[in-house]
Amino acid sequence: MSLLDLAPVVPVVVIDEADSAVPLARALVSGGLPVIEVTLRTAAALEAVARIAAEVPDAVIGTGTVRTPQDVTASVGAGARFLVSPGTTPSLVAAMLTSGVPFLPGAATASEAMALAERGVKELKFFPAEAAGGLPYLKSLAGPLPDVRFCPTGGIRPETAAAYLALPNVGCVGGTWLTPADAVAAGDWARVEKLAAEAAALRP
Ligand SMILES: O=C(O)C(=O)C[C@H](O)[C@H](O)COP(=O)(O)O
Repeated sequence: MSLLDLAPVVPVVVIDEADSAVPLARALVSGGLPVIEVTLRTAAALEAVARIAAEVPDAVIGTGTVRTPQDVTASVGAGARFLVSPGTTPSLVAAMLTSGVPFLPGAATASEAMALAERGVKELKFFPAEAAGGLPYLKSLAGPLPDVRFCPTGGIRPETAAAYLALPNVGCVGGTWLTPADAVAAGDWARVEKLAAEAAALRP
C-alpha cells in the first residue's frame, strides 16, 4: 500500500525535547494517525525518530524537511521509514531513489511534478499548499497530470482538510495542527490524541 493511503492526515511534528517523542507518538497512534513526520528542524529530531522507531512499533515514523543527501542517510540511519522534503534537487531525489524507503519529494508546480514523474516518482508533497494556490491549483493539475498524486502540506487546517481529501489527486494531507506547541510543551497528550481522532475521522 502506498504511503499516501495509510492515513488521511500526516502529522508534521517539531520536537524540541527527545523525551516528548514517545508519548507524543503514542497519542497520535492512539488517536488513529500512525504515520508521523518528524521535521529535521530541531537538534532533537533524529534522536526523537530513533526513540519512536524503537518504542512505538505501531507508528510509521519518517522525517520531514529532508533537504540533502546527508539528511537522507541520517534519517534512514535513525530508523525513518519514509522521507519528506519541501522541494526537490537532483542530488536529493537521487539519494531518495536509492534510500530503500518510500519518499514524498516536494513540488509546487506542474513542471516540478513532471520532472519527478519523468523519473518515475508520482507521489509528491505539494508544498506550500495554501500559499502555492491551494485547492483550485491542485484541481487544475489533476486534468493534465492524472497519474500524479499529492500530499498537500502547508497552511492546511482541520476546517480545510476534508475538501483537499475529496480531490482525486490527493491521497492524504499533512499539517502541524495535531501537535500544538503549547500542548507538546505541557505534555497534554490527551489533547493531541483528541485532535488526531478528529483528523482520523476525516476519512472513514
Ligand atoms: O518542515 C517541513 O518539512 C516543511 O516542509 C514544512 C511543513 O510541512 C509545514 O511547515 C507545515 O506546517 P503547517 O502549515 O503549520 O501545517
